[in-house]
Amino acid sequence: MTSTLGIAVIGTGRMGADHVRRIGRTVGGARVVAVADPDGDRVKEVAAGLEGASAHTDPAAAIAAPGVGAVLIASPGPAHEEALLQALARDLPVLCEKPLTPDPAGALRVMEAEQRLGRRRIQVGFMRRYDAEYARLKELLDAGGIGRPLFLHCRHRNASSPSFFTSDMLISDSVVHEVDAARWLLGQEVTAVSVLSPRASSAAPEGVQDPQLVLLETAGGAVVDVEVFVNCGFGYQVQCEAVGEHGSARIGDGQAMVVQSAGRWGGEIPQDFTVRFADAYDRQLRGWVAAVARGRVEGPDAWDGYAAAAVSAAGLTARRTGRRTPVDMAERPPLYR
Ligand SMILES: NC(=O)c1ccc[n+]([C@@H]2O[C@H](COP(=O)([O-])OP(=O)(O)OC[C@H]3O[C@@H](n4cnc5c(N)ncnc54)[C@H](O)[C@@H]3O)[C@@H](O)[C@H]2O)c1
Ligand SMILES: O[C@H]1[C@H](O)[C@@H](O)[C@H](O)[C@@H](O)[C@H]1O
Repeated sequence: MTSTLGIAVIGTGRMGADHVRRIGRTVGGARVVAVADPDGDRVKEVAAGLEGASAHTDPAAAIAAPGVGAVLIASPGPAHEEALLQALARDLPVLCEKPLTPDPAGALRVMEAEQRLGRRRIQVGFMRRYDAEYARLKELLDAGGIGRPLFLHCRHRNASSPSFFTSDMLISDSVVHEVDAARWLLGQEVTAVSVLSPRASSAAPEGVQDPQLVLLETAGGAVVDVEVFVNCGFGYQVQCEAVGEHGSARIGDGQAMVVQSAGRWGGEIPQDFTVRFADAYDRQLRGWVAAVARGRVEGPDAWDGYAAAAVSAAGLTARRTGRRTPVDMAERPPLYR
């Protein structure tokens, strides 16, 4: 007989509430048994839609609630470390939204705690790895379909940024996706970062440097450029073109349906990530639940989270100093090889 996995969801904002809906509707074998958010009204509202789930303002209480067999962390990045350490202290499997932690020091502490358990417990929510278009691009590159990759040209645009978004978060919260995608697609670590900042868009909130152009150099000699523009106004766009020695391949044009009518042609641009990456979030969650049922945790690991945080840290220095900044990366522990 298979048992249902009881999940505690920590943070019930945009992403946490979306994951709660997803677990209820599209993921079999699991249910939410506890939710936590310091915003008491919000957490009660989310719990009200769930049968038998307890609502907490203290994440530790939700993690310790009866029936919890796994933890999904969707609080803001700076709160991840504390919740991760609490989940690890109970030896629970975790799906932690990106970034694992915004800073490499926090990620190292989390990896140390996981290594003490001697087995993987953490999956990081780098959901692009579960997107069908990214998966096809990865397959093509792995098969040598366009030869040795030379460039990835990436665009990461959000219609608008939340009120709490800072200039640093364009790198540590947004470009962190491209950092992980580049490491995964190319199978190479990022070794140095440069950042160029054009005059800020007049749509950017006061004091926020938006957009930015982030350049990543990799150990295998590829160069990745990322335009990050989180107040572009027109929609959510995540594009990636790989250029290799024998060809190029591009994803993210979103041209599933092109309508021709009244002398014009065109399509739709999704307005946010919950639409563009809906299938990827589903596959990510289903994969996590299925692996946990087999006693395993798979997918992007804490090392991937750490590596992304180390690259983000170099990116923040590069932006502040205007200088190309080498990435300072620890040695990869055996658990993550
Ligand atoms: N994978 C993706 O595409 C994607 C998309 C959006 C957000 N995210 C990530 O999800 C996380 C949440 O982002 P969001 O957009 O939902 O933010 P949000 O602000 O909408 O929600 C965050 C929630 O966490 C709560 N919170 C604050 N401190 C907390 C703490 N210590 N413990 C528990 N809850 C706490 C807040 O009250 C809020 O309800 C972030 O890590 C973000 O980077 C990922
Ligand atoms: O937290 C969100 C999320 O990770 C989105 O996928 C990304 O496009 C946004 O820029 C970021 O702020």
